[in-house]
Amino acid sequence: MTLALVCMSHSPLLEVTAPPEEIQDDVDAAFAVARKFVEDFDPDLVVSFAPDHYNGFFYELMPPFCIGYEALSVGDYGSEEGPLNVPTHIAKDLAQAVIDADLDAAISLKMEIDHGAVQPLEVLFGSIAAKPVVPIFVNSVAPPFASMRRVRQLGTAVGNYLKTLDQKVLIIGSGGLSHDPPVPQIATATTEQKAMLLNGRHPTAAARNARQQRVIDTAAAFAKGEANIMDLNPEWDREFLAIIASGDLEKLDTWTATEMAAAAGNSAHEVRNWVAAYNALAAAGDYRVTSEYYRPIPEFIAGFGVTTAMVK
Ligand SMILES: O=C(O)CCC(=O)/C=C/C=C(\O)C(=O)O
Ligand SMILES: [Fe+2]
Repeated sequence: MTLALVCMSHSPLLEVTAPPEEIQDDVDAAFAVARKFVEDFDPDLVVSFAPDHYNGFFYELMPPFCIGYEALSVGDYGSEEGPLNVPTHIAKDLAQAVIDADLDAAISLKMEIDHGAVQPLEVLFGSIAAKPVVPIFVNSVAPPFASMRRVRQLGTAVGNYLKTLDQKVLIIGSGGLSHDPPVPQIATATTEQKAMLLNGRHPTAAARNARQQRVIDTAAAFAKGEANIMDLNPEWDREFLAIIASGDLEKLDTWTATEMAAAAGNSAHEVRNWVAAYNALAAAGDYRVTSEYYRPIPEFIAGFGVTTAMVK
């Protein structure tokens, strides 16, 4: 067993807009560092913690966690569409191990995933089917959310299972950091949005374009300081990154969903994927963060972070 980790922000704007060249170059350089780390590690298997943005999971039935035995990317925001290469026997064993650890994760024999899960695979491997991947959904946009303690325990249970494999496993955590993109909230949704949040699976091309255009327009306005969404919170982001780097992950147990949203936006809950991923790595021993990139990027509506880590 050897474990390594990459956690990174994703953004719906990443593949459909062109930010100023200096910003794009900066992000590309951070991605290149992560890609080199992964190339050097040369994983046999990838386990990915990622959110969904009402493409695969809806309020009709919203689990806090779900392990995919098979998975299909819907191809939103210019991301690659199609099946992942999921080693189903490992996904099943992992699900059993997680349930045996008293973490009641759902499973899916056909998990639909979106840019949140797909972008790290594209950035790190060039394509979604390049490596065997077990996808784990962590609900990060649809309240109520699992507690941070529970997310930590999920990560630990996954890591304890991965330790038993005779394979090099790359753990990915996708999302965060502070950001408040215009994802509809069930509490304030219009009738049309409510129908989408309930079960908006497989929208028409026109409906998908309208959803996406709204986010693209908001990002353009946000970059000019004109959007009606919460500001990024670099201070919150840096505090989160410092705790992650310290290894004192239980400290995050006290972070409540209400406080997180108030300080860092409704999509700050995506850091749950980082918390699960880092705890999975920590199950193998004390770790060190080997690279860290952070920059608040309004053009991507993201406190944008990329980190790599390995066991000491
Ligand atoms: O389609 C919608 O209305 C949802 C918008 C959406 O998908 C936004 C996604 C935002 C992120 O992935 C993010 O900033 O992390
Ligand atoms: Fe997201």
